[in-house]
Amino acid sequence: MSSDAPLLQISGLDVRYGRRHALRDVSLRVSPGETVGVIGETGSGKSTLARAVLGLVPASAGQILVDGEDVTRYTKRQWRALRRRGVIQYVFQDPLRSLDPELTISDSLIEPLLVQGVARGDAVDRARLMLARVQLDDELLGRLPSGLSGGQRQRVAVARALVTDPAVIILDEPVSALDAANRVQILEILKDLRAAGVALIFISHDLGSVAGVADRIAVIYQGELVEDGPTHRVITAPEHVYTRLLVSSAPMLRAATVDRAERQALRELLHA
Ligand SMILES: Nc1ncnc2c1ncn2[C@@H]1O[C@H](COP(=O)(O)OP(=O)(O)OP(=O)(O)O)[C@@H](O)[C@H]1O
Repeated sequence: MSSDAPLLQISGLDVRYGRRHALRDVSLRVSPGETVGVIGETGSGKSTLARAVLGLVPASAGQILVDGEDVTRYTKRQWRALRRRGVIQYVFQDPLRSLDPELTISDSLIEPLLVQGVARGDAVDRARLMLARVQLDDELLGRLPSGLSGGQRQRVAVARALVTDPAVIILDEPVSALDAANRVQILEILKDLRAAGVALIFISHDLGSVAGVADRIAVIYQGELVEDGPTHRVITAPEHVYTRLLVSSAPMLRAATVDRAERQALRELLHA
């Protein structure tokens, strides 16, 4: 396939939990090397989108293509095989969900490579390389996740996502649980990854965190994708009323003072 073909193409995706419609007709494409920020308030369906793309919840309608392969109707076994190939990786908000608490950092990092048949010595070399890439000392390799700080754990989770050289990494609120210093460090690492050509889907409720990293921003509101455009355009000329409210609530982004009256007017429009 040509190099500008999308790595991830979601078309008309619907996801239901029983009778609850969590996502409705969502379409999104991510090209090689692109960072797409997915923004939305709590309960809007952001994590459901991540779960659907990782095969953790089934699509009730629509289509998901990963690197040109239609994975929409994959069986559990096919998903396992796809994950094993390491094409698509993930980092969750809580690093303890991305890391096995009983595995040392070294084992966590080399496990995906051993599964792929990489020789142990080569896997350990690569694990050290990835740890350096997230600015961690390799003296941490022998520790368990419980022996690391929250910020260090999240960097290990990013390193683990990187070891298989994935085409796409989905990051679901990767900095929300971190303090300001660790948040900045992770965001800097994500910028480096983007510069290295890894496609990233960066899910967050915080427009400010995403705006500095993403090439494009997609906005989900009540299970629907209501806006999708280049970051600069979305911030300077938001089209949907919910995006306008988000932007006006983040005054640092537009270097303007908060206009309370405008925010109130937008809220009224949104809930009208
Ligand atoms: N396993 C589930 N069973 C039933 N409903 C669910 C389940 N998981 C999520 N939901 C519902 O689906 C909707 C979307 O949830 P989702 O977790 O995708 O939102 P979110 O935008 O990621 O929220 P948050 O930012 O709080 O994580 C919510 O109304 C939620 O209550």
